[in-house]
Amino acid sequence: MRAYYILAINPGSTTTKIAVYKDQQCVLERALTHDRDELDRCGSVMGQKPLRQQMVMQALREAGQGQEQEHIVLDAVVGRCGMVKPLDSGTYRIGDKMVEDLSSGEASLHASSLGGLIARDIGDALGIPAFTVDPVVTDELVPQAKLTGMPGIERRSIFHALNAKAMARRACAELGKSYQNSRLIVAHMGGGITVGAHHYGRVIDVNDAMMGEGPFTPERSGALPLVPVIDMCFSGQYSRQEMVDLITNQSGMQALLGTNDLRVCEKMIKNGDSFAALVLESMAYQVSKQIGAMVAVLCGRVDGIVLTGGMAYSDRFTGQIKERVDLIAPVFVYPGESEMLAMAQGALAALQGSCRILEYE
Ligand SMILES: Nc1ncnc2c1ncn2[C@@H]1O[C@H](COP(=O)(O)OP(=O)(O)O)[C@@H](O)[C@H]1O
Ligand SMILES: CCCC(=O)OP(=O)(O)O
Repeated sequence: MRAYYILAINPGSTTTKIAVYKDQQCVLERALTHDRDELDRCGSVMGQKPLRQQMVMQALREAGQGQEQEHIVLDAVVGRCGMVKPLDSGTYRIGDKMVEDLSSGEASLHASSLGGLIARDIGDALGIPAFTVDPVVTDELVPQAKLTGMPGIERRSIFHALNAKAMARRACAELGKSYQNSRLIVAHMGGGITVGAHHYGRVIDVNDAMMGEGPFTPERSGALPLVPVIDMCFSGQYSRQEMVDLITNQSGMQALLGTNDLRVCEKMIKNGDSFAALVLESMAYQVSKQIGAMVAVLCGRVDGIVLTGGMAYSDRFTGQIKERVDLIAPVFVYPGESEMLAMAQGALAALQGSCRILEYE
């Protein structure tokens, strides 16, 4: 069987990661880091598209790839997909309707929306298909998890579906069980933090990464007491957009310590900053508490707990979480993410015809 070359693009809140795969083998990988000031100067998430796209093309050119490539001819491009309508897990073609929804309204809340848009632009320029896999809006919540006490407001599933499911499968392989037959809790701890209950292959509850739920993160507020937030909204000091920006990318560690980088926070702690130590402990405490909530979702029967995402590189941070939760079930620490490989595998299956390519309506 011939080999396929696939470009994967993954814009996160603090990085844009790219990789080229020959089938499932990674032949190029780059993590392009953005600091908050650089992103803020773009004005909005959609305003970041030229910057991130240029950086992707530059990195590909430098690696001897891109449109001028001589040795590698790409067969497909796959992008992490952002905030479109709730979808089943799977591989989707990035069609016109998806581009329209990725370019408008709520999609602009999170950088992952740019993954689909940049992938489609590059796919069109090269005349190859553009796909996306397990979008952040993958929705498998049970009805009990969706209902709130406020008619008209429903909880939603917005989370690190791609990496959480990939890492859950990795833990299952270690446990010698199938994903479809396991009960796991997966905490992805990156720019955003989501903690989900994986019940027999479906994520039946998870904190929404964007809408003010769960732990605070390197740059998000997480859950807040409502009435003080209402007071801020009506104070006349903030527009709606400013309030949304505040809770989605200018709170958390960024607001408390002036950095969204856990490595900087750890240096501050080493230099004797006791407030930085409290911030890190509090974030670990809140992640642990969210894991506790998911234990109840799984009726107390948990095969394993997975800690993953960029912050799982920190032994100090994962150590503090383990202290609180390792009595519940074995803890697996998988630093970083498998999003690139998971995307490439989804696109490869589509190219080989071994999975159904889903269309976004
Ligand atoms: N080696 C490391 N040690 C400690 N923290 C790290 C390390 N690498 C990344 N991080 C932290 O992880 C967070 C970003 O996670 P990541 O999953 O890469 O982000 P994104 O959500 O943008 O994909 C940042 O706070 C970053 O400082
Ligand atoms: C939109 C949900 C996923 C998320 O929060 O991603 P980051 O951690 O990359 O911001």
